[in-house]
Amino acid sequence: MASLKIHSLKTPSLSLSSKWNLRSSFPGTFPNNIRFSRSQQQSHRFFVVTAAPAPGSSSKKPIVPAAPTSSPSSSSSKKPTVLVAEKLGEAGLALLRHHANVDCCYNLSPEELRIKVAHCDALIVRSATKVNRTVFESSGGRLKVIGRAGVGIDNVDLAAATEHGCLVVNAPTANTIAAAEHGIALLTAMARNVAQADASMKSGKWQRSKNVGVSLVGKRIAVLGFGKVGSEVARRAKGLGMHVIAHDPYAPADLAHVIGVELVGLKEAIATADFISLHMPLTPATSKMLNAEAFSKMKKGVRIINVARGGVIDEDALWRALNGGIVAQAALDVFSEEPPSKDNKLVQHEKVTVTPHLGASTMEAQVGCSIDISTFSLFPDKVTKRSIGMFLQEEVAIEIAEAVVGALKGELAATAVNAPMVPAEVLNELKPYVKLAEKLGRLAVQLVSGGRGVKTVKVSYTSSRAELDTRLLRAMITKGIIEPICNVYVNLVNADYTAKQRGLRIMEERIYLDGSSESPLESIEVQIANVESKFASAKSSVGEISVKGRVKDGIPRLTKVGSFGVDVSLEGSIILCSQVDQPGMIGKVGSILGEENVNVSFMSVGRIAPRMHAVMAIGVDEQPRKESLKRIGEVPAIEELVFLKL
Ligand SMILES: NC(=O)C1=CN([C@@H]2O[C@H](COP(=O)(O)OP(=O)(O)OC[C@H]3O[C@@H](n4cnc5c(N)ncnc54)[C@H](O)[C@@H]3O)[C@@H](O)[C@H]2O)C=CC1
Ligand SMILES: O=C(O)C(=O)COP(=O)(O)O
Repeated sequence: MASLKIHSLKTPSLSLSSKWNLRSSFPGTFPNNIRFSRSQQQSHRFFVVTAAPAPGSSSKKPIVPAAPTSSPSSSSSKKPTVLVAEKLGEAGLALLRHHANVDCCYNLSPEELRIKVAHCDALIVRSATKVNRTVFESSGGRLKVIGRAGVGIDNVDLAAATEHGCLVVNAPTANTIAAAEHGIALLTAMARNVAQADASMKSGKWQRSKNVGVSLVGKRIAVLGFGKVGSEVARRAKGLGMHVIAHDPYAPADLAHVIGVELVGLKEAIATADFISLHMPLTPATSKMLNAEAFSKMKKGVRIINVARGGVIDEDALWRALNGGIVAQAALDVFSEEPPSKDNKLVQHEKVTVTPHLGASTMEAQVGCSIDISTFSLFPDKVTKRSIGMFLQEEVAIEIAEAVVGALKGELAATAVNAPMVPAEVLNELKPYVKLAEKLGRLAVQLVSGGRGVKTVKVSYTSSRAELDTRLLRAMITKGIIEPICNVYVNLVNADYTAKQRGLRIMEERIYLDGSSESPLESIEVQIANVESKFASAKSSVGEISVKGRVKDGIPRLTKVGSFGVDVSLEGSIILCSQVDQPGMIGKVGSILGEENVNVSFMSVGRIAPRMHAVMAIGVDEQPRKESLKRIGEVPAIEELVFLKL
């Protein structure tokens, strides 16, 4: 008989549940004029999953404390702490307070922020707070969610967040209209010298001829970045009688078509426009996109509006273009450094109209209101589902609080920036497979006893679906494999990064099945190559540890260990025994467990041929004592035995 080794590993669990309804969860919290329009009305809302460690898994920081029960006044010490570092609307704060200890602390210095984050589970910022690598390092692993109460996340170091397993969520829709309206406000104010005339009158002058403006009707405006804000600017510019063109390499042509905008290349956009309005994010690719070369190709007398980010313009080049007569005027809401210095030469330039990053700052965007679109006459025949969503303004504070609380509860976090986003309906369907994936990873790694370390994992997905998004599944297999062997917390955010860091290569393979594609997956198989196993029968014919499972009636099940077919539910814990197949084995093992007061939930025997080698999988509710397992191992036909905690 092979020597008996008993292995037991304590593991965290994955928690998933459906999205909660804010208003019904917190009756009376929100004024009736606040609508949760996106979550209730848009079928295409995206969610991501974050996983919560099980209570008591002390080696990993529990980022998701138990959700409050019925009473919001339950012990504050059990609540997570959310640091709100910039001003946030009251309704958002009220929502946060139901779930967290909320620490509103504005105008923190970088040093103060670093000290504070060590005591916080989540941090909410707007555009003024720089959430750089040192912030994550200072948090000591506690910070698990960054909420950006707005769109642009260029003030958050996403790579550092991902490396630290910190989910970044933003509020991508609530300030769209505000930003678009501010773009139009700057366009019209600049064209008619409103700011200059106002300043001149206030200094006691009456200068009419000096402030003659230009008309907009019939002029060509190039919208660079045809996303949420850009497309709303385009609609409004069309309403002003302008000829609108747009450049955006990733924009959907159908939206441009619906609005009546022509999508053109960058060269054409900047060479032919009378006005250029910027609406792209600040990324390495868009940084200083309007530089000296770009200005040199523009039409003489062009006017520039920037409500996006200061960094998309080379500000020195703009200053020279203004002085050289290429650019007639500029209207800037954003600057590469905010606030800019008092003597900033663009701020002081007489041809430049400036505002202090006011794009998102309307009562409606920040404090919230609802708009009755039946009174809205703008393009009534062309209002798309997307634009309806825009007009129903959800305030930024609610949008971000909802996302942060969701992420902290370990449920579904909306609007993740550094994790794969999966449509809600796809996620619902994948839930049991996500659980299966994690459990198979956890099982497989517990079967490893040595060798050259877990370096290569092959995952085979058998499915009859042509399209299968495996990112969630891969992340959960990675979680299942890494967490039992390393002291790290793995979630959807950092799974790929953590695997790479540890030299773990996950190779994925799709096996196409003919037949009905009703369920997304027929089975998942996880194989670990080049390792020794503490349970030799778990090795397949090619020498890899192999476990396979499927979902039946919504429950994940183990269907194969090595070459042996079994069928056990992946719940509780499992004892795997390899044995010589003979009568009475189930009874013998079952009665030992019964005598030891261990409840058996199921048993399944897989064998190659009658009376040959077989594998018995026994599901148990309680962890058996070492002595109980020893007694099973002493049954003469049992060759090896392993206890696996799921
Ligand atoms: N001034 C303010 O207070 C506010 C500023 N913003 C800024 O406005 C910008 C746009 O915001 P949203 O429309 O909500 O974002 P969005 O993500 O909906 O749209 C951005 C668009 O830019 C496009 N894009 C990316 N790279 C590009 C490139 N190289 N050339 C042309 N287009 C490119 C994308 O395809 C996308 O369609 C962001 O920079 C955001 O931070 C947003 C709200 C308020
Ligand atoms: O949402 C954005 O991208 C903005 O620029 C708005 O910034 P704010 O939240 O007003 O500091």
